[in-house]
Amino acid sequence: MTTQTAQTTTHLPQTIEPRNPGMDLDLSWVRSVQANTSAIERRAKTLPGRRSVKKDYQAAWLLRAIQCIDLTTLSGDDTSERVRRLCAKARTPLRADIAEALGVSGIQTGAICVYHDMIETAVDALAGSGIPVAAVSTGFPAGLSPFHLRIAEIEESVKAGAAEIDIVISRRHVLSGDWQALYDEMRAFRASCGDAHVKAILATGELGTLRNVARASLICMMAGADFIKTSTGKESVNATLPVSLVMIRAIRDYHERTGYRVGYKPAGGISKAKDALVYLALMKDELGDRWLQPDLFRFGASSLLNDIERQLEHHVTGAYSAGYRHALA
Ligand SMILES: O=C[C@H](O)COP(=O)(O)O
Repeated sequence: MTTQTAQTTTHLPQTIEPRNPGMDLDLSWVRSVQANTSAIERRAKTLPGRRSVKKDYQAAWLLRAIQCIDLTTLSGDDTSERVRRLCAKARTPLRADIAEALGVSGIQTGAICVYHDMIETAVDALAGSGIPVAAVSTGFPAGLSPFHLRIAEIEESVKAGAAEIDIVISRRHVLSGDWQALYDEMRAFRASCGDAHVKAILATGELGTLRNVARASLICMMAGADFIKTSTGKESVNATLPVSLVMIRAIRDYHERTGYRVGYKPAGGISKAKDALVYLALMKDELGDRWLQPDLFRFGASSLLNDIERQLEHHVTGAYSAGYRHALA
């Protein structure tokens, strides 16, 4: 592989979507939501085998996947050292020789995602990079701490420098069909975030049905969520394709009715490059190219980047086509 294309960069256009302002809770809309489980599961089964991501373009799609990763560490044994190493990886996610062989520069991950205590370390380590710090708040992952403490946690995280807050909803509101309580909770979380963007984690593996997933998605968007996110990564079932189809279609529905674009973040257990390609193709199919930008799409993932880097290494050392650059246009 030569370095003929070394000037090519993959900086993204600086399009920042206006925040979703939310709207009054429309219960008739929420109650009319149906989810045809068997049709969704049939459709989800066809996704991994689809051919729209051609081999020549895979490198471009994987580069885009990197730009959409919320590079995450959410472990009880997190240390400043670990967070600093992760931030260095977020700034330079590809080994220099791989980036050079691909002819790209300036690639960065979408964000870093950490617990509250690690925000200041991450902000410091990312200074000047433009990479935002996302913090999980509101008693992550169960979201069962006293309400006023969850609100205070959001406010502390914003004060510490988090530009994005990943909140967890109270699953019991969904399981008991108390949509007003879910709306009020999300509205309060949203208000506490101030200027920070807010991602609503539904913990879909604990919501029981796909219809509940669809309804919770809509309510969080009505209450002003900028993103809806599948999972904390700590549930026994995390991001899946059927759940993603349901949430993505809820985003489409919300956009058609209100004109506001809400982002999507599948999270938990996404660790293979080929899975990332399936998710990107799904976003393109269902929502179009606009949702393939990091202000509207993120992977919540701790180990996906390692596999993508391995695949790109294989790509530049194996059969190669310069066709990848066209897919970045
Ligand atoms: O939000 C992100 C998830 O916690 C990451 O989950 P993962 O470690 O399975 O990639």
